[in-house]
Amino acid sequence: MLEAIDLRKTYGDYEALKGLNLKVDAGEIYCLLGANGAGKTTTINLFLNFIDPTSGVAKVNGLDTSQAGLETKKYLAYIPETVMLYGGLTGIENLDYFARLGGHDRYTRADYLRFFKRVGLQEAAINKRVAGYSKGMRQKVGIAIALAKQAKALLLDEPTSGLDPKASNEFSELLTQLQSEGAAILMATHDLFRAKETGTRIGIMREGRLVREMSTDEVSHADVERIYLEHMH
Ligand SMILES: Nc1ncnc2c1ncn2[C@@H]1O[C@H](COP(=O)(O)OP(=O)(O)OP(=O)(O)O)[C@@H](O)[C@H]1O
Repeated sequence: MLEAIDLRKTYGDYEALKGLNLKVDAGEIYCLLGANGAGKTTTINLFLNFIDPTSGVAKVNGLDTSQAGLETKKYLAYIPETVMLYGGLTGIENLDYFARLGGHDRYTRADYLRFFKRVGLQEAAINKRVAGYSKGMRQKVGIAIALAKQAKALLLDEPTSGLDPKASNEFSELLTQLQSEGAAILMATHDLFRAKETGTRIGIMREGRLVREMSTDEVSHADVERIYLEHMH
C-alpha cells in the first residue's frame, strides 16, 4: 500500500534522505524510529506529496505521489503530533468538513456519531468547539476523520507525543483496530515501548538511511532499546 523506492531528498547541498526503500502492506503498523533529523518527517511528507522527491518514487496504492498527488490523498489520512482542526467549529462540524473534503458527502449525523463512538470521544464534547479540546481529543477526531475517509493508509508523525499514558494507550488501541481492518499504517515515533507494543515492524533510520528493520514479534522491549542505541553510536 505504501512503498518507497530509492527515495532521495536533498535540500541544497544537504541530503535529508539518501535512497530509502520501504514497504508497508495492508494490515501492517510500521514504526519508523530514529534520532532528530534522521529523515522520518521527510519520508512522511513525501508520501503525502507535501514535497517532491529529488529522485526515486513514493507510491501509495501503486500510484506515484508526485504524479498523482490528488488521487493518492484520497487513500491517505495524516495525523501529526497535533491534528490541525478548525478551532471555531465543533467536533462534528470538523468531521463533516474533512469527510466532504475527502469526497464523502453522504454521511448523516448518525454516521458521524457512530465514528465518534468508535474512537471514544465523549458525546458531550462532540457539539463543543474544538478550540477547547485536549490533545488526546484532537487525536481522536483525527482517527474519526480517517474512519470517515475510509483511509487505506495512515501516515502518523509522532502522534502520541505529549499524550498522557492512558490517552496514548487508547490511541494505540485504535490503530490496532484500523490495522485489523486492513489499513496500512506508517508511524514516525520516538516511543520505543509503543513501537514494540503496537507495531508489527520497526525500521530504524539514521542520517537519511534505513539502517535496520525488524519484526516486533522477533524482539523483546529490551532488544528494541539495545538495537536502537547500537545504531545511534
Ligand atoms: N525545508 C527544509 N530545508 C532544509 N533542510 C530541511 C528541511 N526540512 C528538513 N530539513 C532537514 O532534513 C533533515 C531531516 O529532517 P526530518 O524532519 O525528516 O527529520 P526527523 O527524523 O523527522 O526528525 P525529528 O525526530 O526531529 O522529527 C534534518 O536535518 C532537517 O534539518
